[in-house]
Amino acid sequence: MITEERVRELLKPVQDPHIHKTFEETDAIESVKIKEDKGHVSVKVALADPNSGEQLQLQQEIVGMLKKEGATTVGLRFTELPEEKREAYMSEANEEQEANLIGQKGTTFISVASGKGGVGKSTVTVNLAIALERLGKKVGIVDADIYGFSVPDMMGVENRPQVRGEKIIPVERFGVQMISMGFFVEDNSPIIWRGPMLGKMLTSFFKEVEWGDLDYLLLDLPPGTGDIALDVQELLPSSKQLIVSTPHPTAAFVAARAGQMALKADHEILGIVENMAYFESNITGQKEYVFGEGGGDKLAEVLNTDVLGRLPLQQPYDEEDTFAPGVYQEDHPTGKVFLSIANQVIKRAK
Ligand SMILES: Nc1ncnc2c1ncn2[C@@H]1O[C@H](COP(=O)(O)OP(=O)(O)OP(=O)(O)O)[C@@H](O)[C@H]1O
Repeated sequence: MITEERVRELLKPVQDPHIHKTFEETDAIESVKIKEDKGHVSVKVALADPNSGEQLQLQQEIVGMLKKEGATTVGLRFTELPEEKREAYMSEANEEQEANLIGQKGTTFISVASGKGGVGKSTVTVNLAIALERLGKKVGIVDADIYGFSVPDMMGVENRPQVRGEKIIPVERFGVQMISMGFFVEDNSPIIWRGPMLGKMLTSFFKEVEWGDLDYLLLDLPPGTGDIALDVQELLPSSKQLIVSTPHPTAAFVAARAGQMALKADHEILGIVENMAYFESNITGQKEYVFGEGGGDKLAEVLNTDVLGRLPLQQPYDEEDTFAPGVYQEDHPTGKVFLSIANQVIKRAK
């Protein structure tokens, strides 16, 4: 008949399905009891999540192993690992999963969100990415704004990504790697995005795109606080999030909801960027607060963070000031604000 030692030995390499650690590593076997006369073995195992679908498969695996070694019947009970241990293993497993997503550790995910559309989220994503690159960082952008796909246009990108073997090669512009959902949509035709399809597309952006060694991967999120925005927030790896808003108090109020949604989906708020904060007259140099004032500060207060920069209303974009339709030169006043935001992001996103 099988002995207690043999049961413990046999179960050592079995993996906890949620944290990818062996029973030996987590010290999962809580007790083993053998009734020799009846050939009955009962085992108590502690798991990170004992109430999941994977449990059934694990149960079959363990019962099979023990019966093969001579047990007539097997009683198996799953309990939960102690809270502290569980949380430590879970967060380790999450970190590993995220690192694996783009094949390396050390990449910081920065998502850019807004409560409303058209407030300048893509402008901020693109210019912040380029400012980080100007500061010597290796940067990528995922344009996940499924309503807009404006990043390629803004960066003046006309070519499409190449495919090499199983991998997609991102498009490079101004030293920044970029991939857009728009590259994979035929003729700008409308698509009904649902959870599974969104998830598949986003996952392939992390797994199948040859990003190389990135310091930062910026994610341009869909605007708003509706289902799609929430889906994307939840499907993303946990990130540091910038919220873009205009200074109008109502816009800031809506942006606060986007911030709350981000916190719920396990993202950390990095700061606020106030766009179209003021208009500066070329003639008098005077500032006019055409969209109101104070929205960014209020938003920062509600989300317990800071305003990292205020961008003026620029109308129209002057070709001398910008390389591509939406990219500011380094010495342009707005280009300088982006450098300052990038410096703060580097400090905060450690
Ligand atoms: N500070 C600014 N001054 C003038 N125009 C701006 C400013 N910021 C953004 N814009 C213009 O406003 C429009 C919307 O900007 P952008 O696409 O960056 O916003 P968005 O929030 O990403 O929009 P969407 O919700 O469509 O994704 C663009 O045409 C952009 O060039």
